[in-house]
Amino acid sequence: MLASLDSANASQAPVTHFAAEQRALSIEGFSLAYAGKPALRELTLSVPRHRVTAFIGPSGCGKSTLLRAINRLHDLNESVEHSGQIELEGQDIYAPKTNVTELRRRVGMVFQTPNPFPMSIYENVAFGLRLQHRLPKRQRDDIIEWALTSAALWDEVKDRLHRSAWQLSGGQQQRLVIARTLAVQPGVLLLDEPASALDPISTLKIEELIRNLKSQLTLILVTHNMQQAARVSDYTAFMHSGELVEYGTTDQVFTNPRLQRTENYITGRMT
Ligand SMILES: Nc1ncnc2c1ncn2[C@@H]1O[C@H](COP(=O)(O)OP(=O)(O)OP(=O)(O)O)[C@@H](O)[C@H]1O
Repeated sequence: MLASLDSANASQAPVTHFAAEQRALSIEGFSLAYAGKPALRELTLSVPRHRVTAFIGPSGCGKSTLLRAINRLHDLNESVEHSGQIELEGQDIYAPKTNVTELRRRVGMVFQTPNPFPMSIYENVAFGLRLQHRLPKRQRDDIIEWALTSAALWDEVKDRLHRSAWQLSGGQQQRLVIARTLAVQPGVLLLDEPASALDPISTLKIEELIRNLKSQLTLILVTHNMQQAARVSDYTAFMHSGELVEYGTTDQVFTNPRLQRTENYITGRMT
């Protein structure tokens, strides 16, 4: 059990940390500014392993900025300054000795718009694998089948693996991108509004996939869709103006929010 948050009660101060052995990610006093303008302010929370944690909050509150910070995607932006710590499995991801390529293998990221590469379905999934190892074809094929199966796409594409990925529907392309990410066996998957460009049926497939994937890895989902957060996540963090306002089990945050600001947001009175 994830006792620390599960047992949090409404009269206590919000609990934002899990026991050390339960944490995949630990964020400690993390702040980030673009050209001196703060986007994240002293965030402190931890994210439990093998659970889905949703980051919700109004547009501009810093959700995507936080995901990008976890993957060090701000590294090339010279206007960005940050302080505080983000630890992945106990290791500071901003430590000088961190291998950023290896970090991005361990922390996969999927964006709002599906972005398959202009190559075949097979080559899309093989892409990261080829960068990493020279695997015998048989072994590579097995991993590709496993990744496509894990992304709930294998049955739909197994007879056309060498066709262009761009021939797939938007929902299939997004599952292909997830398969491509899974192929290199990350421990954490960051999903930045992964279904917001998709039709309702494709959205439900992505949601089912997210629920199923937590047996394999830790997931963080950014979404504007409150029903989606309620349907798929175990924990929910509500952010506003770069701050963490409330964090708890999804059930608690949605049915018994501690703070009026959270309630206003989840009931649509604050956008
Ligand atoms: N590359 C950038 N350069 C400068 N400012 C940025 C940059 N990216 C984001 N910001 C600013 O940082 C703040 C947080 O933006 P961010 O995109 O993280 O919010 P968000 O919660 O993900 O929003 P949305 O839900 O609309 O995607 C906003 O004020 C935004 O304008």
